[in-house]
Amino acid sequence: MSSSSHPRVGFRETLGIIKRAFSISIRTKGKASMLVSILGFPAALLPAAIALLLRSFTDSIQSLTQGRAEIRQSFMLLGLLILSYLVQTLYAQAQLYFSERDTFNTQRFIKEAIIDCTSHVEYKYIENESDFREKLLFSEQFGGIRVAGSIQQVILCVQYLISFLSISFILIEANTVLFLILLATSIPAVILSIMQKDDEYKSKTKGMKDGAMSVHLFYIAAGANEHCRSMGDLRFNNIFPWVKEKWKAVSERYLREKQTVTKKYVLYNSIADLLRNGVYIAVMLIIVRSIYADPALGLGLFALVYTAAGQMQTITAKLFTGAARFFGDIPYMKDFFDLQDTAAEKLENRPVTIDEPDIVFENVHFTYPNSPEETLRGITVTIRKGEKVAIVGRNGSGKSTFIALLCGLYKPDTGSITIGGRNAADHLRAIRNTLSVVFQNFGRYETTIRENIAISDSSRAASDEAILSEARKIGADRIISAQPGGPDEEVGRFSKTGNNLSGGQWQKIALTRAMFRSGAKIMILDEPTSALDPMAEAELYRNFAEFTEDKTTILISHRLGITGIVDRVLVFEDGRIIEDGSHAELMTLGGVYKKMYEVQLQNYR
Ligand SMILES: Nc1ncnc2c1ncn2[C@@H]1O[C@H](COP(=O)(O)OP(=O)(O)OP(=O)(O)O)[C@@H](O)[C@H]1O
Repeated sequence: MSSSSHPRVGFRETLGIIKRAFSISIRTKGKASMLVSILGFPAALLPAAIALLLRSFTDSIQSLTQGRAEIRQSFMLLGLLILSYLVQTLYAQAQLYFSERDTFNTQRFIKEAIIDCTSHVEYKYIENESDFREKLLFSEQFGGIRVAGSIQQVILCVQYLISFLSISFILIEANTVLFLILLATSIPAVILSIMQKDDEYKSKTKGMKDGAMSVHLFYIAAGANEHCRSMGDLRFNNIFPWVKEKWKAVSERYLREKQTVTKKYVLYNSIADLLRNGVYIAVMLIIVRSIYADPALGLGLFALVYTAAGQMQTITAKLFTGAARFFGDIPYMKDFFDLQDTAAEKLENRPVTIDEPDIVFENVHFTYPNSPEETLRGITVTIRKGEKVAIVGRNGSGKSTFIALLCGLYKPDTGSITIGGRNAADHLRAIRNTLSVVFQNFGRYETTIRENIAISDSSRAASDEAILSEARKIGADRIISAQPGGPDEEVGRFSKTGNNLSGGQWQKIALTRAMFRSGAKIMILDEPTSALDPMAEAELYRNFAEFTEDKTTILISHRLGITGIVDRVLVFEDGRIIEDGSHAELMTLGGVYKKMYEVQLQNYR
């Protein structure tokens, strides 16, 4: 993936990128749109035809005034001219209509490609890989559009080429020297356009991080997406001015970088335009002089050169800038494909069933990508089938990291993790089928309560009874029955009635969702009571056995009340397990756990 410097893409790689882009682009473009584009090839001859018709029409009018021609011929030519203009206009409208449809398809393709990428890539890219999210945004804004539009860009270039050749032919016939002058004076504009594309890419990639940061800060300030939850924080801690200032500073820096290129090329392009217009006027003067010297050339020649020279300048610019744009787009396309090629998780096709899900960590060391220090420093532990284990420890001691490795989100640097004798890294699908997890940052889905719960297991019928029997175990049934629509009540910010749940209610729904997964034999709960009130927490503890059934259960909690009802407590410190035993054993041991427990007890008293 390219970053701030302009990547040099080799010839073979360029061909590969073009081939890939075309195949996507053809799929993105609908059949009707493709037909319209192909009709553009004959339509590309219209500018030349119009120039020729104009010449004949002007000549016929001139002859008419001199009494040398019939009026019928002039009418016929006028009719043909009107028809040509009509076809040209209709074609332009059809192109506009289909280009809107293409834009919609393109947007859909890009968004799908990004979703596929984020759902398949190795998890480390999502959380840790530097710039990954910025690159996603960059590709969404620039790369995808170029990939999806690549075939259209080439079709346009071929159309311009047809127009260019036909107009050139007419002009050479009329006056070769004038043609050469027109062609030569188009060259500066072409060179400028190639340079501009190159500079634009450099400036855009250089500003990629600022661009992403500016969107991020704006979303925070505007309360978009999940940021709506921190609006209170923003207001009461007076954070709005800070976010606004930061957003302004970053977006101004981003804009300044972009404007440097724009300013430079506005100046250059104005000079190139002045040159082109000067030459155009000179060409017209030359042709007027020739007709004045030799009236037999006819006024039609003036009409022809007037039209064709203008067309020639426009089409030459379009042709060469179009071609320059296509080749200038290759680095953007490469970035898009690099993203699509980011290493994906390796999921087995036929996951085995894990019957005896003993969990074994053997001397596991782990360092987060780009982190200078190890987070887990030699974890060795066995959790037997059906055991209920609580993990406790200070903030940052490695508890969630332990869970992330157990879930196969990361691979250990050294050591091994097995579940039911299967290596976690090689059996991701089997392990995911075996686990049911409630993460600290659980999802809140904008749909009905029923779907929020049943989404975790499509193989299970989402009947009222199935939903309620799981919900009952942690008291979520009361949330459901309090809704006007029962389980079919839509919840969330976007729901019809704006009926949103509280943080604790959402947490209960997330817990019910985890229980709804029928095949899961291991349940992992990361801070499952963080948003629950004391009564709800006590209810969960009371129903713990029913709630977790015979499933192996691993539970992270800072509230040590839970440790009394589990079989075993693991105490983490600085990436190691420093104490391991039942609540009673650890209290007798008199170590870190006892200290933590007593501090908490004292606070309650
Ligand atoms: N995605 C990440 N990339 C880099 N470092 C990380 C990442 N996640 C956590 N860390 C670091 O790893 C260490 C352990 O974090 P972890 O989240 O496992 O701790 P924890 O015990 O669960 O903490 P808490 O009780 O606060 O939830 C911390 O120092 C943290 O900064």
